[in-house]
Amino acid sequence: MTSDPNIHPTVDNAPDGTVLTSAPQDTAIDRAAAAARRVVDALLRTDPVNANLERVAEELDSIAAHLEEHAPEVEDRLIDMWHGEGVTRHDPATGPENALAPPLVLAGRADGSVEGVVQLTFPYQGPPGHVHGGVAALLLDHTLGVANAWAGRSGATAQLNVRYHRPTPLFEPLTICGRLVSQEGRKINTIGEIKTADGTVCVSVEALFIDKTVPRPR
Ligand SMILES: CCCCC/C=C\C/C=C\C/C=C\C/C=C\CCCC(=O)SCCNC(=O)CCNC(=O)[C@H](O)C(C)(C)COP(=O)(O)OP(=O)(O)OC[C@H]1O[C@@H](n2cnc3c(N)ncnc32)[C@H](O)[C@@H]1OP(=O)(O)O
Repeated sequence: MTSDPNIHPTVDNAPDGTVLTSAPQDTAIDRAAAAARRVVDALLRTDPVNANLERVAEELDSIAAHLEEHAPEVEDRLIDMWHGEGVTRHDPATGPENALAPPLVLAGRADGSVEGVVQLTFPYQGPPGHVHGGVAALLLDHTLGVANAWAGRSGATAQLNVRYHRPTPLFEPLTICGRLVSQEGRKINTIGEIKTADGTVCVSVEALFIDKTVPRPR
């Protein structure tokens, strides 16, 4: 992000390679979310017979209870979440504070596109050894939203047309990219792709966004 939180980085005011999402930091919340991510992954990897899962369940229950005890009312938490850099810290695609997010880190390119590389594991599985189609759509929808912001626009997804060309592999670096291609009034057309390291396109999307100001909770 740019140093001034009031200026949203766009291709016109920020350099090639500007990171547009919140890369994980060495803070307790980011480290806790990263640990939770590892737990979700490890629960799917572990041998369910040999691991001492009774104890694991007890310990995880106790951690969840502790976090819940310290949770403010939802309305208050929402205001806090959407404050300042909060916009990019909680979403399920790039949010470092969200254990469901891989998290994908996206950077803006001088050609107007945004791009990030991510490697997905068992929690994101659909077909055996491959990425769930809904997860691919989620990551692309969000990437396109960030591409719109990099182009100086924003909007709600009105249509997301997803084409699955071939199964998207788990455990391999995937490049996810997007770019705004045209706009007419409030209508914004944005495209994106997921590719493997050798350039093979696994998923492509074409989306229509409608510019609409969604007020932040306050
Ligand atoms: C989303 C805000 C996020 C906040 C971002 C803040 C800062 C940016 C910073 C960083 C960026 C970071 C993250 C952003 C990343 C990802 C974003 C994810 C986006 C989402 O995940 S978002 C959730 C899923 N999304 C919805 O939950 C939408 C539900 N829906 C609605 O809220 C309305 O439905 C809406 C708003 C779509 C339209 O409603 P509306 O009342 O404003 O507009 P209206 O209906 O008048 O249409 C005006 C003209 O668009 C045409 N039109 C409308 N809809 C169409 C459609 N579906 N197909 C074809 N044409 C359509 C009409 O035909 C008319 O065309 P014409 O003018 O030619 O007659």
